[in-house]
Amino acid sequence: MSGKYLVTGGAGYVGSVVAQHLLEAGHEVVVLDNLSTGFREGVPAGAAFIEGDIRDAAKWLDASFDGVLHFAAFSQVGESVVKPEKYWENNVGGTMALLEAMRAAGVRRLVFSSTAATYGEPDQVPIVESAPTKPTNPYGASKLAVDHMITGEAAAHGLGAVSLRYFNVAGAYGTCGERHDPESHLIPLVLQVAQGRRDAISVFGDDYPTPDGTCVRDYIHVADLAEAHLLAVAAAEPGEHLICNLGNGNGFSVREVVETVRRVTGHPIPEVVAPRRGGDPAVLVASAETAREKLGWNPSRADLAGIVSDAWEFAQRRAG
Ligand SMILES: NC(=O)c1ccc[n+]([C@@H]2O[C@H](COP(=O)([O-])OP(=O)(O)OC[C@H]3O[C@@H](n4cnc5c(N)ncnc54)[C@H](O)[C@@H]3O)[C@@H](O)[C@H]2O)c1
Ligand SMILES: O=c1ccn([C@@H]2O[C@H](COP(=O)(O)OP(=O)(O)O[C@H]3O[C@H](CO)[C@H](O)[C@H](O)[C@H]3O)[C@@H](O)[C@H]2O)c(=O)[nH]1
Repeated sequence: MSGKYLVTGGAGYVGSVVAQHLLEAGHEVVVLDNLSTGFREGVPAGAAFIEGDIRDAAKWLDASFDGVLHFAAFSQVGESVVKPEKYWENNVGGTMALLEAMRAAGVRRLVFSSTAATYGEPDQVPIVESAPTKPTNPYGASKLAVDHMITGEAAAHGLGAVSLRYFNVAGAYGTCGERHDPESHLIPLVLQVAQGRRDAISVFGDDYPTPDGTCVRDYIHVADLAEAHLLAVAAAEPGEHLICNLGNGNGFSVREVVETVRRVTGHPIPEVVAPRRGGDPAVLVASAETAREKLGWNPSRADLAGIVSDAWEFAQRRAG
């Protein structure tokens, strides 16, 4: 059944891809984004656009909405370590205002972009949702605080919510792709080296307790992630807060990612070893069994070379 959804942060990377999937599934989409890190032209054609802040969501939310997909946040791990207040204010303060607006308007379904960063340095991999949550940076702590807020909102006020804990999102979908400015994520940065826009990729630390000494992450294609959001919106049950990890269960080191980019693009990628980046856990790999079981999610784009190839095509199109 088609519905009407508010997509906060829909001018950003993940939000724009999910908005596009919602439109393709026949839903009505209203994007609310203050363009702090997103781009007006990133909003998919066919979505209505409000340039505004989630703190003012009450101005636009009303009972005509079937639900909210909430992507709007700051999300740079390194920045959050040096400017934690920015993360508490926007991610936690902003979401508190959004939840109040939803409550007042009687909008009862929420899908929230949580993160693997809520777990911190895991005791065991793959990480299951019942693992201890000990974030190693303020970004992860702010997202964990929101997850707690949502649990309370569901229990006390009947919200039906799903938090999706993404691992490392990558790849592109149609005209929507990763475009942070300045870029801070590994794959688009390595692609910038391939394009000659950077001289080398800095490898942040090669003395981690991993096979090649560099950090290991679980890269998930943004289109697989988007499909999980559509399933989550349908699965949200009043009074319940479901938390699901989204990843492929495969870990790739920073060096393996760089090597994959070399193979996919055919360009040599010079590497420079740099100091560790504050707040980085050594290994983050997901168990996504809950998403498979409870949402019926079945990701189909797990191949790292395929993920990099889609990201490369998007980067080349933008550069051209
Ligand atoms: N990209 C990843 O690997 C990753 C991994 C885990 C979780 N996440 C989460 O997914 C979400 C989307 O990430 P992304 O990579 O697309 O980031 P992004 O920066 O591209 O998108 C975030 C969007 O939110 C908007 N925004 C921020 N604060 C706002 C506010 N107060 N009011 C209105 N709009 C606001 C920005 O302008 C931007 O368009 C974030 O919540 C992030 O924490 C991302
Ligand atoms: O120039 C760079 C950039 C990154 N890295 C390394 O590459 C890995 C991936 O870094 P990203 O910045 O691409 O991604 P993060 O793992 O820091 O964070 C992402 O994934 C996390 C969970 O895995 C959270 O979900 C978070 O929201 C999301 O941004 C990290 O070990 C990082 O230190 C480098 O070596 N050089």
